[in-house]
Amino acid sequence: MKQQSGGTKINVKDLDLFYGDKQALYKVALDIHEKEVTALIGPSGCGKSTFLRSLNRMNDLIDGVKITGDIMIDNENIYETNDVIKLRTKVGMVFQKPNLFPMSIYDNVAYGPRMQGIKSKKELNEIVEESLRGAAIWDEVKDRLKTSALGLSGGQQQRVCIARAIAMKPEIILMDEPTSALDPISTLKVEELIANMKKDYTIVIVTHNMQQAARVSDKTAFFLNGEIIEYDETNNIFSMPKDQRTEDYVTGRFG
Ligand SMILES: Nc1ncnc2c1ncn2[C@@H]1O[C@H](COP(=O)(O)OP(=O)(O)OP(=O)(O)O)[C@@H](O)[C@H]1O
Repeated sequence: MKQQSGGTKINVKDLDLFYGDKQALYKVALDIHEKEVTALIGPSGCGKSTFLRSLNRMNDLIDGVKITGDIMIDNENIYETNDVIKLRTKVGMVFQKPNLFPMSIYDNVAYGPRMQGIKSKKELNEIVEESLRGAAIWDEVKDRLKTSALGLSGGQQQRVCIARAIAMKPEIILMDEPTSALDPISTLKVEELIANMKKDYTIVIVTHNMQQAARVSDKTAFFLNGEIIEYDETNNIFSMPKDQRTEDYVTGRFG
């Protein structure tokens, strides 16, 4: 059941995460609100990606990872479900570098729905068009859907990656530095897209780019050494942070 906009979508409590003996997250607690963009910022190695990957259990794929604490999505503990495929359908992901398959644009976007068993050409056509429109790339690719996706520019490829995520009909989309490999114009396009997407999705984005966090997000969490130091409305984090360490980071004194 979908919750009201602004309600808690993801509730994290007491999250500790270890890679072998090395602890990467310490008692992380966070409420992520539905249909908002939440940015995760902080210096390199502070645990942002680790935290992001915990939200759809991508860390399960890494040997020696131990996780304690609770992550509830729509009031269900995601570490208590056996259906990780369903979880990853609900919680999609877009990576730092576009990672399209060496196949056509159409086949890239139709890949997930086909894996889910959708065979009807009409239905697949609809999903592909809807997803590419949702990722603001339809007009640029509609006449070349059957050509290789790898022939697109990096910025176009990243929007096709977003379309591929949308095609799975997720409720939450995790983005790990989605524009770090893009030029400024493509970055702006992806940022506009993110701002538009939040009417339909709950978005969590890791970014090193402070202006980007300020431009696209509603809430911002500042991570340092595996802990959340401060979490608030993005405006407050950037204009009147409560913690000196947040202020030092957002004003560029370290990181
Ligand atoms: N697969 C792994 N195995 C062991 N240690 C890891 C692994 N992935 C991350 N770490 C360690 O966990 C800590 C947090 O890393 P993480 O990648 O989450 O930080 P980050 O804030 O996302 O950094 P960056 O901004 O550089 O991407 C770091 O000390 C890192 O070396």
